[in-house]
Amino acid sequence: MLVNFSKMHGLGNDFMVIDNVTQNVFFSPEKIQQLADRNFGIGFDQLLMVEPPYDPDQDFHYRIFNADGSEVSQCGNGARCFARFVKLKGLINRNKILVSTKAGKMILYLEKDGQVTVNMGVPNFTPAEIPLKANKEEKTYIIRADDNTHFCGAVSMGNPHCVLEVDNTESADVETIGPQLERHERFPEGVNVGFMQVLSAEHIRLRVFERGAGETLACGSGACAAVAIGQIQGKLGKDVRVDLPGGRLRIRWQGPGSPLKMTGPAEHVYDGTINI
Ligand SMILES: N[C@H](CCC[C@H](N)C(=O)O)C(=O)O
Repeated sequence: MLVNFSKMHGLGNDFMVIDNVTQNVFFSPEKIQQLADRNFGIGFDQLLMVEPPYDPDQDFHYRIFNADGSEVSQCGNGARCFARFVKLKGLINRNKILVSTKAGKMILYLEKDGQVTVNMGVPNFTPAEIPLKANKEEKTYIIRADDNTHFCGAVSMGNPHCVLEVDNTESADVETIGPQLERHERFPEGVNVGFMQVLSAEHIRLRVFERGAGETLACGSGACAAVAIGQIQGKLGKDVRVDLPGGRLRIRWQGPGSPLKMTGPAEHVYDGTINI
């Protein structure tokens, strides 16, 4: 069976994107792992499957799978690439796109300058809904892993995030701490781990060790999580530039209870066809 796909990226966080509106494709977790392999497959951090809407008030539904084959509920960089993809492929001719994922509903805007703005919804700090095992909601949690003690904020952007503040993202021990926390027993569904260096109230550097994918060049929902956590910790303002290894995102958030907005690029690299 021939399957058409597009290869895309948001600041180097790369995706295989499949139109499952005009195609009808299903991949097992094992097949996704094989396709994600950068030597033996296409190579990507996540697979995005674009589907017809589940609700009549949405334009599309889209599903997100990590490179390890796990299905997840949110992908910020993926949302921007999804919006670019459906316009590029003529699946919609509007610049405002309504889409649902397992996490809920989002509104995406294709901007005139080529950037994409995503209304990521309201950050959720309730431990049980992150999910995080904790007696009560805190601005900072103490998490013991092996012989280390970590101080991190935690939030759901539709997917779980914890964020640690570091003096310098360059020297942060992402390779050790990332896996320690990714599958820590206090995060029953795993967690994406952010390492945030605060340069000013309007500017941070960030690296993210992603659940199910490892460190990526950028993590959109991770950037949103870092700004939301940084703001409630009193370290960040309402309009923040986030510099990730792959490039810059703009995150705006008016504070608890209000929706958070992310603006950044979405690039199409090539189209391909695979025989599965
Ligand atoms: N690894 C994430 C999904 C992809 C998120 C990231 N690529 C983004 O841009 O938000 C998770 O397991 O929740």
